[in-house]
Amino acid sequence: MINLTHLTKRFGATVALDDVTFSVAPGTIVGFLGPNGAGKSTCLRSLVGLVRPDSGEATVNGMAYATLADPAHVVGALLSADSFHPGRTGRETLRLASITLGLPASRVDDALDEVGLTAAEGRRRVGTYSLGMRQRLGLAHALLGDPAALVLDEPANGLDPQGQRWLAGLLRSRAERGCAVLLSSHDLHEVSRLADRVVMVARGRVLADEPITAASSAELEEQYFTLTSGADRAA
Ligand SMILES: Nc1ncnc2c1ncn2[C@@H]1O[C@H](COP(=O)(O)OP(=O)(O)OP(=O)(O)O)[C@@H](O)[C@H]1O
Repeated sequence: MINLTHLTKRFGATVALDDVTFSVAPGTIVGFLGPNGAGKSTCLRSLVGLVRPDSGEATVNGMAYATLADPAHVVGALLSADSFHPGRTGRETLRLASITLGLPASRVDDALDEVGLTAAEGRRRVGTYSLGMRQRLGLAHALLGDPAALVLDEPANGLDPQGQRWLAGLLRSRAERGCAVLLSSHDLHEVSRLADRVVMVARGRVLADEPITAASSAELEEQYFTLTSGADRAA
């Protein structure tokens, strides 16, 4: 279970998060929508200890990231596909992470397999990867510990339509196995197709938190523009 409770964060004069509260139950996919600078990444980063909130809490399974004894089994994150060293191969990248996280080497092949990177692709340097391949590697990294929760910042970015369909299947199967999935996106159609719930934010505040039904899916775009109108880009 992912919980954000009265989360507030300022960067100097900028209020990035203003009393944000919502949760992601096990077995559900929540789409996190909002204009540029709305505070989505700050929320996601607070869940993996990269942002320290001024007040409030960001927890997974009731614990703040820094207090988790075995974080890789609790939460996996994809925050940027560009964070891997370009000179290492995909396989080396995952192997290093698996050692750091105390995971068996076999998880590397499992994770590469799950994200559809072949053995030959795993032997290539990350610097030669396409954006879609880097996204897949980032997902493999997030999945290494077979975590109870996934926190994904625009995971479909750079994936072609086949890749997007594949990602939807992967996240759905993870959710069916009980994973709580929180993913930010700028693609309203992707979120309406993929998510069980949607949380909309603008200027650091939650504007909507509701289930996606067949009816609400058709109206998502209109609702988004209505709710976020006036909340001009803050970034
Ligand atoms: N480290 C930082 N230092 C200063 N300001 C920051 C920092 N991180 C985020 N901000 C500011 O906090 C606000 C929220 O940013 P955030 O990246 O969380 O938004 P976002 O919804 O993820 O945007 P995008 O859709 O463009 O990725 C923005 O005004 C941003 O400029």
